Amino acid sequence: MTLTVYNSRTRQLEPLEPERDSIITMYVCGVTVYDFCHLGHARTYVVWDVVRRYLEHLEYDVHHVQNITDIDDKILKKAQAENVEMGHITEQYIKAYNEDMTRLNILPAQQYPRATESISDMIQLIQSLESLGYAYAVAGDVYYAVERFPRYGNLSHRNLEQMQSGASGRVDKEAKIKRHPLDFALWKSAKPGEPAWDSPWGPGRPGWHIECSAMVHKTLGASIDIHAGGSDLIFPHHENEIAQSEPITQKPLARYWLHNGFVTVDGEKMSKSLGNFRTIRDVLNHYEPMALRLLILQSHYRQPIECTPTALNAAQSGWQTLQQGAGVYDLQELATLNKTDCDPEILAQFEHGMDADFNTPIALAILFGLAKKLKRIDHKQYYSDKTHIPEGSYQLWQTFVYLAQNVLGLKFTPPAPITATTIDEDRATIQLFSDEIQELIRRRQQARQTKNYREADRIRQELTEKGFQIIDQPNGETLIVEQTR
Ligand SMILES: Nc1ncnc2c1ncn2[C@@H]1O[C@H](COP(=O)(O)OP(=O)(O)OP(=O)(O)O)[C@@H](O)[C@H]1O
Ligand SMILES: [Zn+2]
Repeated sequence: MTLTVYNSRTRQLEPLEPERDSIITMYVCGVTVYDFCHLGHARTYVVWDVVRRYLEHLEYDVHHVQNITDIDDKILKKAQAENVEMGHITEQYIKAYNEDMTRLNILPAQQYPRATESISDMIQLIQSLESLGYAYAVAGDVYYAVERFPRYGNLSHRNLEQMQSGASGRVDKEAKIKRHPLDFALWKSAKPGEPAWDSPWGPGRPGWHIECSAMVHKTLGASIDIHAGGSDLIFPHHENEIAQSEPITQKPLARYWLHNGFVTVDGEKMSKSLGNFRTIRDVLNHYEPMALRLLILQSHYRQPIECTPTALNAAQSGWQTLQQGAGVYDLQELATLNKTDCDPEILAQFEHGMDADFNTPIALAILFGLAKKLKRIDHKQYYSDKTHIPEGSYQLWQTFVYLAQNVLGLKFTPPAPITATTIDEDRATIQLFSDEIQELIRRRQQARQTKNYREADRIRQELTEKGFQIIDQPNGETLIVEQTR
């Protein structure tokens, strides 16, 4: 089976056929940096991360670019409210964005172009549109003339009349100067005190939509394979991007337009402006990052999801099941896993699911099936003596860990090890454990000192049953690993 994707432009599932055989160019619309990211952003970027990982699993070389909108009305408003420079706000929230994404194990894009660093590209594009008659300047502002572009509305499957009647009730401050109510700003003249850049139309700043058209061209070229983002971007943002690019390049801006569904709250889009949001960092104070990632991937990316406490709790326990299946103690071994290590039949089932427009719920159902089998293996024994995993199960384990971790980005972590040297020398460490465990550790240490290895082994077994793995290291130290799951 070949990979099929749902293209918003045709509203159909289509086989993904990139322009070049082995390369896929992919542009994802990035965040406007004026606040902490919420669960809607987490969903969007986890979804496109899995798409990228799966394409890489299929051995495409993915050129992934994601912009940063660091000039915008909302940013300016926040900077004014806090009486700081705009750059102060943007740097703060870019840093926060990166921290959140790292915790969610999202692979960084190859490039993060910033709007403020691409102003000259935008000016050039606006000039080209103006010279071809697609744009007009009015007193320092420049607008796009939607009536000039007959395909305007093709992506969102609406025509100008429908859109106009939908918009007719709106009071539009710019209505008097615009030739058509749906014309949108490419360049906005500067208001006093606002950051501004010189341009042929006087000092000002770019509109939001032109930013992505210019940055796609600049980083990936005139026509790309995949353009992605949340479904709120279909109209007007992506519609406008097409209108700004295609008259100039005479090529489709993107061959495939992919959009993810919303994180909703009582059926409404979670958003900063509605005030119904929960930040990623707040959620990660209570749940493991991979539980949130799992929750997102348990629904198909185009469906809406609600991240209720019940759903988050269920995901947390689902994540524990997967962790138990992996039984991870040796991170080094995980790093070397590869698709050639996988069981071919399970791999084929997994790919069959993912090939159907990235059906992660099917992929996860396969992984949960594997986790249930693998949970029965004594992973702790395996850690100290690799022969304990039976031949057949070892490949299941490799398949499971590779698909979960490398393709779905569900990163396994070993339980935090607590190192104790000797009981007497490092009482503070031992005191981290309950009295009962401290007593067992002490008795085992005494047994070893009197060379009563049988008794020492018996106590080790008792500790193992209580969830503590005892590893005597060659240098004489003892590593105590608490089994937290
Ligand atoms: N509730 C949500 N569910 C899914 N994706 C979302 C949600 N909210 C925003 N996104 C997506 O996050 C990406 C970054 O969006 P952006 O920073 O412009 O946020 P936004 O849409 O302005 O957020 P807000 O509506 O909260 O102000 C876009 O692709 C957008 O579609
Ligand atoms: Zn964009």
